[in-house]
Amino acid sequence: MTVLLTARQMRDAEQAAFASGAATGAELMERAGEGVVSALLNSWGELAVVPSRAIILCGPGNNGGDGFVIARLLARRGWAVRVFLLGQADGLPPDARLNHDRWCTMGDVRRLPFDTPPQPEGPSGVVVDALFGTGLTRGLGPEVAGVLESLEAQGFEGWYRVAVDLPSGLCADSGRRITAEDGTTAAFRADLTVSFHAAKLGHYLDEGAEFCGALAVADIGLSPEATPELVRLVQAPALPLGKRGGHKFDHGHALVLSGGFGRTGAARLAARAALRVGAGLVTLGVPGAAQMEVAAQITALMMRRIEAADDLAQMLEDRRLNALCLGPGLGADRARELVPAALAAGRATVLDADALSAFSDAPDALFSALHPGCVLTPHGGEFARLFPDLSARLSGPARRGPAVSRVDMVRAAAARAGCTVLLKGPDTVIAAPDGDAAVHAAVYERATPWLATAGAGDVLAGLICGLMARGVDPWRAAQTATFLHVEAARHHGPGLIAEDLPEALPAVLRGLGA
Ligand SMILES: NC(=O)C1=CN([C@@H]2O[C@H](COP(=O)(O)OP(=O)(O)OC[C@H]3O[C@@H](n4cnc5c(N)ncnc54)[C@H](O)[C@@H]3O)[C@@H](O)[C@H]2O)[C@@H](O)CC1
Ligand SMILES: Nc1ncnc2c1ncn2[C@@H]1O[C@H](COP(=O)(O)OP(=O)(O)O)[C@@H](O)[C@H]1O
Ligand SMILES: [K+]
Repeated sequence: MTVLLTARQMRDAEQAAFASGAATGAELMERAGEGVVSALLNSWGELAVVPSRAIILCGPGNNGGDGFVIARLLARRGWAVRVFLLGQADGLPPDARLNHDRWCTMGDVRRLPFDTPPQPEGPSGVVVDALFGTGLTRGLGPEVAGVLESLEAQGFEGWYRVAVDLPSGLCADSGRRITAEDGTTAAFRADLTVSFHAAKLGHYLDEGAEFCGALAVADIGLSPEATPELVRLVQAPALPLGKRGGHKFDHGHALVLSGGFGRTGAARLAARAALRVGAGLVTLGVPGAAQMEVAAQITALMMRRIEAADDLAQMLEDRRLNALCLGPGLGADRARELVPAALAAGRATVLDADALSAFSDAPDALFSALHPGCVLTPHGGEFARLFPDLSARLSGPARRGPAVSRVDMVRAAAARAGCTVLLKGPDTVIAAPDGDAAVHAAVYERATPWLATAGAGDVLAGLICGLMARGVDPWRAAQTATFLHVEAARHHGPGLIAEDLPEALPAVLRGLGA
């Protein structure tokens, strides 16, 4: 299991190592510096062959201490290294001071802000940001912002930018830039970020990946900590996705409620995804006026007329209908009519799109009807309509580090709703009412910007519904569906439209051994 840590959890892991005698601070700092050097040599092979140049910006804490280790290790490899320190050596914490003093036997330390900004002095090299890491408590003030700006102004064409642990200015817990007192939000923009022990939430959430560039995590010999608050990074599903015999009814029967005439496409997309992901049967619940339209478009999918809440309640007397999806293209009036009847039936239920927005005037009425078998799949706008107070905490400036994160807010939303909540985006966050949380990141090597296409969300809702029809619980269904959704987008590649996603699933499932 890959976990994402907060700054506090990282400090706890470090303290546990000190307390058990497993490592000292100086040993961890040495390994951190070694980790950065080997990651940058691995990333850019030419730097491993011929000694190059480095400009290293060290901050007033232990992130700066890592910078002094890196300076020493690169200088030993024959690199030309220039080191700059923000603040006074006297103010450095003990391990950073030790490494400062060791570096001072090999080279000098100039002060920050620059008296004169350094010139590239060569066609290639590395600028290392060791200003702030997990200890960032406030935004980069004009002094540090000015340092970053003057480096940018020099161009440094052909040079690589490496952030130690985190790009300075970025919050470890939220991936948001911290806003300074003057309202600015400066941050180092890296090509490579090298973190230690485990990735932090901020590497994946919000603006994190954009500022980190690429991400490497160096092992510094800390043991994994198992605490209940840990957030996992969603990876390939552990559950068996293949069908192992049985009748079609053994694989569940999903019901997707469609909107009216001219608005049935979204529900058809969701239904097709539910069928492709392995639900035994999938039926579309369609109002009379749209039946001709739907009938002309479907083959393996089935259709039943559902006009009003009574029709739905009657249909759900058939216990074999075990998973529902409401929202895609449903329309607000139809959502207000059908959602209460659907929730009263107590089936595994996905609520998306209109099934969420229709309750923006009375979210509490929706929350009181939800049950643990439900999954809500809002995008940012729908989340703001149902949870305006939580959304506002994310949209305002983050003035202190660590800042409130999408994980904090989705956890709060899941607790309020009493069911699984999945907030969509390149950094999808999934939380369960008991506080479990997971991040699914379509960033770095799994980036799929072409998923930002109309109807992609409808397919995701259908995938969750189909998996729940197969008996997967809401928490695992939400994670597995999100993973399959992005894998389908990766398999297809650019040019993707929502219709392509269900069609890419067979290859994805085969690739996962289904
Ligand atoms: N926790 C661990 O297990 C390890 C930590 N290491 C390094 O230690 C770092 C954390 O060290 P620290 O806790 O000392 O924190 P940092 O070095 O990130 O920064 C803390 C210092 O910066 C000051 N500060 C914070 N925000 C500021 C701002 N906007 N402007 C000016 N000053 C600001 C603080 O007052 C404090 O003096 C990690 O990011 C990592 O690089 C590594 O050496 C390896 C092991
Ligand atoms: N830049 C992106 N990278 C990866 N996934 C994305 C990106 N933008 C959107 N997505 C995903 O695409 C889907 C879009 O859903 P949604 O916003 O509901 O759109 P729609 O209502 O048109 O279906 C979500 O699953 C979301 O996580
Ligand atoms: K840094």
